[in-house]
Amino acid sequence: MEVFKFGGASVCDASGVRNVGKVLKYSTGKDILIVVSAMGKTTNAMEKVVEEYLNGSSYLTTLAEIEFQHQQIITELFGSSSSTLQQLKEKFNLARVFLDTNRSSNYDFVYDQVVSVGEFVSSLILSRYLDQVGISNQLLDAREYIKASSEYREAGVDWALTQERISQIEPRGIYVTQGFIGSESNNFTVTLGREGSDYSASIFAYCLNAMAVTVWKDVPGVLNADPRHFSETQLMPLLSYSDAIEMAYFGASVIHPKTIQPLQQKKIPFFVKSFLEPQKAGTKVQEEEVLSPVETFILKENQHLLSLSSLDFSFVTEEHLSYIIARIVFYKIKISLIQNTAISLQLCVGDKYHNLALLVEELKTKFEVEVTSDVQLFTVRNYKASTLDKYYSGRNVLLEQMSKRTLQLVCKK
Ligand SMILES: Nc1ncnc2c1ncn2[C@@H]1O[C@H](COP(=O)(O)OP(=O)(O)O)[C@@H](O)[C@H]1O
Ligand SMILES: N[C@@H](CC(=O)OP(=O)(O)O)C(=O)O
Repeated sequence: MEVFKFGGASVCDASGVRNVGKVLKYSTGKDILIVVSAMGKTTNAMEKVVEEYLNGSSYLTTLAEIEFQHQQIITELFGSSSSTLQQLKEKFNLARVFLDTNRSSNYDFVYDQVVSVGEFVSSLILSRYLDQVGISNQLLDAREYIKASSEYREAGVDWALTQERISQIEPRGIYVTQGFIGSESNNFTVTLGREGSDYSASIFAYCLNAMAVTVWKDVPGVLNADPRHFSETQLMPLLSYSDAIEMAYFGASVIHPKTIQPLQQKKIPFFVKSFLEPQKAGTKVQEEEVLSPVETFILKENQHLLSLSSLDFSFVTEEHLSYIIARIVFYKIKISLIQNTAISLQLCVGDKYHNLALLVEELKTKFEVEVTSDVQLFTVRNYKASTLDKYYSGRNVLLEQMSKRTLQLVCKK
């Protein structure tokens, strides 16, 4: 089997859904499990529903707007008397009933039960559309296959149970399932972290021993820089797993950071291709190292620079470091760069869960703490020592770090 993943950008409207049919025509005869994300920016819109619900404002209007957008796509694809409209209504009604009867104020739990509707309706629409164009397929509920911990919004995969479930899938034909979601031991829905559908594709591929995974994107493949921020970019036709995992870790959002590891374990080739030019080769990520590595630029936005120093000019010791790291882990803050001197520690961090203020308050009881927010981490892989100046030019650099292959600059925007 092969695994294909179509993200929100590829199925943002009716023509996007039709295009998936066209992409599949290049793979006629293959057995494929398709993982699909919510359409366009649906997940952001569903997040708004959760916010409104939990802060007591009227969420029903926002939910109805999201339902209406999907109704329009269904009507465009199948006509106004399609039975898919009824199925759509049922999915949204389930969300309404949940919100109406729910008594939990646990944000993360409510989030996962509600936001996942986006993936349920996109997979329903895609599956029905493929049927309509003669690509017969089976729609699977990913929650029956991906079993995970109950850490809502960032659930950890239970690999043994997931393997057992996915092994039951007959490796023949075409399947459509949801990215981003799974279920915990009580069968409540969990999500695997924002942009987690690439990771879902990788989980299915690992457990199916798939021959390959292809993620279909709005770019020709992995480029040496994000085209949203850099004007001259270059396609990287071949990448090693280690290059890809480093790029994803440093912030190249074209690949979700958790995607590569399971594939590397089973040496499953990973392709990033354009859903607009499906005939083109795109990027292949493989085991073998790639010679003549290209200069690569990666920007990680929404970072914070934490500068800690001892209150009494004493050393920042290993005991201090272990305490600080433990508190960072507790608050689910992600470190993207770390640097220390005898009496200070600098950390560039991401604060997805908005816990930084709590951490800083705690650390201030033991250290002097300075926070600079709204910084970006600029990483250059395979930098050229002869042209270092150009990387610094126009940047307000607060902290720098250099290894043999990688230059990193924390910059104030
Ligand atoms: N090095 C890179 N190469 C290609 N695209 C990149 C890179 N870094 C960031 N991107 C961004 O990744 C986007 C595609 O990934 P993503 O938005 O996650 O797709 P989807 O959600 O549809 O799966 C591109 O539109 C591009 O702006
Ligand atoms: N819909 C989810 C999961 C996902 O991976 O989406 P996308 O493939 O569009 O990045 C999100 O937006 O986070």
